Amino acid sequence: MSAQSTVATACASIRFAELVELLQQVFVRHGTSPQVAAILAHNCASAERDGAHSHGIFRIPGYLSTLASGWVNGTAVPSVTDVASGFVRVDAGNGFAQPALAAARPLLVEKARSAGIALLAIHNSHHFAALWPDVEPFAEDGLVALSVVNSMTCVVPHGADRPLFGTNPIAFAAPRADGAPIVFDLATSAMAHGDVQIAARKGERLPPGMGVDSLGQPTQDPKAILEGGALLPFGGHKGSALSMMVELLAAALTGGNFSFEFDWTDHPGARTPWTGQLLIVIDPSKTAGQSFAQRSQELVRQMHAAGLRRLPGDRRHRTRAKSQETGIELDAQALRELRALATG
Ligand SMILES: NC(=O)C1=CN([C@@H]2O[C@H](COP(=O)(O)OP(=O)(O)OC[C@H]3O[C@@H](n4cnc5c(N)ncnc54)[C@H](OP(=O)(O)O)[C@@H]3O)[C@@H](O)[C@H]2O)C=CC1
Ligand SMILES: O=C(O)C1=NCCCC1
Repeated sequence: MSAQSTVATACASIRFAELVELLQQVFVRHGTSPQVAAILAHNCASAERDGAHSHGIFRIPGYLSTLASGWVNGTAVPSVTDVASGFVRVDAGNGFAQPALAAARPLLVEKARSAGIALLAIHNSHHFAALWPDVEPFAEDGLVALSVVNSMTCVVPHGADRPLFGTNPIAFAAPRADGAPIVFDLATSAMAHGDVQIAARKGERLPPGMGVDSLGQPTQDPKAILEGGALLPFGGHKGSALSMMVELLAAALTGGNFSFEFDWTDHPGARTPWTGQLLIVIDPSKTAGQSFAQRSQELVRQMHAAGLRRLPGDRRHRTRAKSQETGIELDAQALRELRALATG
């Protein structure tokens, strides 16, 4: 898909199931196994359906150029190890992180339900997607889930002179009694790298405080950030500390690469960070007292009573509901290009 395809032209609409099928064909056509394709297609279509555009079909050219470069193994079969009572490890085999999570999920849930808590450490993996699809399904099953993943060097730690951290997101999901699970998913950088790329393509300026240029000077030009510059952590030293924590949990603890430890320059076209991911899953029915879902519902009620109009996840769920009603709106040219990729 060309860069121009993100500039709005005519709109087309597609049903979720049809988009999943189309993306599945695209992935298989470009070198993944059908199993990997099914998982990536569902993930990518879900992001598009929910309006998480920085990690929807915008990412397809990056997936495909990465596969073509030989950087990632699109047919990898993850290897799951039952390490201890509350500890599961997966070697993703230089494949994508989502199939590794899918392979380990049954054992992880079994352990969380029996011990009350379980940890999943994925290494040798590539995560190129939004993180909320990894945690939300646990909360839909009544569990609490927290996940972190590190990416690639493009963020200057607070007080440092050069980029070191990745954009390193943190996602959290918890069930509540009446309504969709409470979910948030945020980069620990001031902005996700994908959103900087989208702004650059649209020729938009960024708000102040997002990043610096190649000389370390503050800039609102997304191209200056992408071409030799860097992003900043959100919230100064606080976001920087969280990003450091993500490096420790997602890489040091799992056996994955730090964001600065891999070098894809010999793989032109490679875009996916080759790092690690950590998930912690808790069964809240093991906690004492009132039901957790009732307590989280009470928290939401009090937040609304305090004047809050938007919970994290509300915008996604509104967009999801609209997509389910009218279909997912895509740029018509982008859809034509996807169809061509599925066959050509
Ligand atoms: N794989 C990887 O290595 C990486 C992936 N990413 C992904 O990029 C995506 C975007 O990250 P980021 O730009 O930080 O996300 P945003 O800043 O857009 O949103 C972060 C969270 O805050 C919520 N939110 C946003 N605005 C408000 C508001 N005004 N009131 C209440 N809640 C709000 C969002 O909910 P809602 O969704 O409903 O708007 C979301 O849960 C994430 O999905 C992340 O996982 C980022 C970095 C690296
Ligand atoms: O948007 C981001 O930041 C990233 N998304 C996918 C993986 C690389 C970083």
